[in-house]
Amino acid sequence: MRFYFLHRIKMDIDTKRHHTQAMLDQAELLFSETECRAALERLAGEICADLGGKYPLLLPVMGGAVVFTGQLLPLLRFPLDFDYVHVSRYGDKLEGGNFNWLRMPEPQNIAGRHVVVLDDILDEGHTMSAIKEKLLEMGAASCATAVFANKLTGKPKPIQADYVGIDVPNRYVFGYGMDAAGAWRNLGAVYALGPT
Ligand SMILES: O=P(O)(O)OC[C@H]1O[C@H](OP(=O)(O)OP(=O)(O)O)[C@H](O)[C@@H]1O
Ligand SMILES: Nc1nc2[nH]cnc2c(=O)[nH]1
Repeated sequence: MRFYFLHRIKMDIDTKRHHTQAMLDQAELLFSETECRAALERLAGEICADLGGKYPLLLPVMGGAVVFTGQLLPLLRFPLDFDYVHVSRYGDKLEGGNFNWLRMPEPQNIAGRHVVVLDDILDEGHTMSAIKEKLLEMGAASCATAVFANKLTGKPKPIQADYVGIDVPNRYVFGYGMDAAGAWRNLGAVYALGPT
């Protein structure tokens, strides 16, 4: 019985690995690693120029912001503090739903601070807008927003990011921290999902 279950789990994981690889094989490369690096360096320069003297508190939105944040932090050569927000409204799905608030910093760590929220992508803008609203309610002195990718949805958004790395077309994109059905956050380039 035990052997049957282990065998079954291995088959499921093998199937998932094949599907995940097929997603990348059928995807379209939008921004190469070199292009992502150039966008990141430009964005980092803008943040340094604007916020370098403000001792800001950086707040990545987990988990999508993990690559953007990890690559950006060493380029910010000024004093800063670091904490994180964890919220999700897509999960493994291609369309957003209700917010699942998993973590916000303590209000006493926000009050009076110049906060910079970092996220992988601004799509419809609901996530960033809700986070900014909460942080200002918690007493942040200011709240700047930085996203690696801004999706050109062609529709009005409740918020525009102050700092943007790349503009992406109105397609489901992944890589550079952004997931495809939960996978491929580890890619250093940005892809658009192919036909499913
Ligand atoms: O502008 P919006 O339409 O609100 O979408 C943007 C949000 O969607 C993704 O998060 P997701 O909910 O997928 O969680 P994740 O960080 O775990 O990927 C992404 O990381 C942003 O936080
Ligand atoms: N991975 C990923 N997450 C998103 N969240 C909102 N839009 C997107 C998208 O295009 N890709």
